[in-house]
Amino acid sequence: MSFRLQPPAPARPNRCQLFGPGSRPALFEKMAASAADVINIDLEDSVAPSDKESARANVIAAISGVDWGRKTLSVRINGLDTPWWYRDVVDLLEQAGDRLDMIMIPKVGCAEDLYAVDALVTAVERAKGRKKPIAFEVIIESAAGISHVEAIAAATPRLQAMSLGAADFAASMGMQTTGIGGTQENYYMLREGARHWSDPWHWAQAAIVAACRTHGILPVDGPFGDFSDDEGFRAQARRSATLGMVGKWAIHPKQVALANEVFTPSDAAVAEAREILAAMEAAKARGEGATVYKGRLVDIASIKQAEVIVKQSELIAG
Ligand SMILES: CC(=O)SCCNC(=O)CCNC(=O)[C@H](O)C(C)(C)COP(=O)(O)OP(=O)(O)OC[C@H]1O[C@@H](n2cnc3c(N)ncnc32)[C@H](O)[C@@H]1OP(=O)(O)O
Ligand SMILES: O=CC(=O)O
Ligand SMILES: [Mg+2]
Repeated sequence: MSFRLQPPAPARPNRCQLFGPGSRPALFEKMAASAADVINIDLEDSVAPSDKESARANVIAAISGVDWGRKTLSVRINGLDTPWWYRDVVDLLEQAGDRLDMIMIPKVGCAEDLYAVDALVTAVERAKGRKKPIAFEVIIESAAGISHVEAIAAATPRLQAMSLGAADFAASMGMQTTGIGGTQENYYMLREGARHWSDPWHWAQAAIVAACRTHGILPVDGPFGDFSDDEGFRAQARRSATLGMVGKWAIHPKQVALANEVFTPSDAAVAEAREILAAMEAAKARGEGATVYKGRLVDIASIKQAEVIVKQSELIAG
């Protein structure tokens, strides 16, 4: 371990981020009533260019007009390659009120993208005397974004979360698929005539988790497009959770319960983690740094592993 300790990520539940288009205000109350920890109202790719202005107005009205409870409330602005993003930022910051917690910046390609948005946000906050600083979350969904992921993670203290956006990422990388996340039919190894499917998202996810953990940011898995495939969603989410991601997007309400299920440590996992902590307390009392639990080694590193699970469960329990 470096002498610089790993900073903790924001201590808030982020198991599921439910998305809905800003152009469908009829969905807002339903989103607010859902069991998602984070709400993402979209101004970007689920909103047609002709609806950008009206969607922005809908969202600004809904931020103070809808009871969002204790959810983290985030709005996805348009990308920096569009004519809409600066007006999204200025109008949201000037008109939306303090209930807005975060803005999500899509298609971030380098740290300077965040510097630019931070400069604009900071100026509006100062001009308006805004009390609560707006947090940022970003989507890594381009070749440039994944190439510069560590610098992006370090770019601004406003940054709280980083998601992998499988759809735009696949397009930017030139991947031969129209599937959004999950198993890709042609990504397999062949052994003795049998196909074994591998995970094309794994390396990008691992890079995101490492960048996030280095800088105290929440790593999140993005969309799984086939909302008819619950088992496919679960399998993708379980891989993400195992890699260290804290949650996953829902692009349909039926995915919320699936994400909450996977990213909430099970009672059995929490009980085992507590038993490991107790076993290590007993070992410490005996002057030992390592001991045997259920026939396997546990040592001081096992305390940190067990604490990850116990802390996750305590955070969710509130
Ligand atoms: C690649 C990316 O960028 S992903 C992020 C951007 N994309 C998005 O935000 C898309 C979010 N999802 C949606 O827009 C919609 O869920 C769609 C288009 C996928 C499907 O919409 P629908 O055809 O209306 O879905 P469906 O008929 O199955 O809806 C079932 C119920 O859930 C509601 N519902 C649908 N989507 C949502 C949502 N995102 N949030 C809350 N409730 C919703 C419907 O209103 C309906 O409610 P009802 O039973 O009271 O009538
Ligand atoms: O924005 C999300 C994506 O998958 O693209
Ligand atoms: Mg995208």
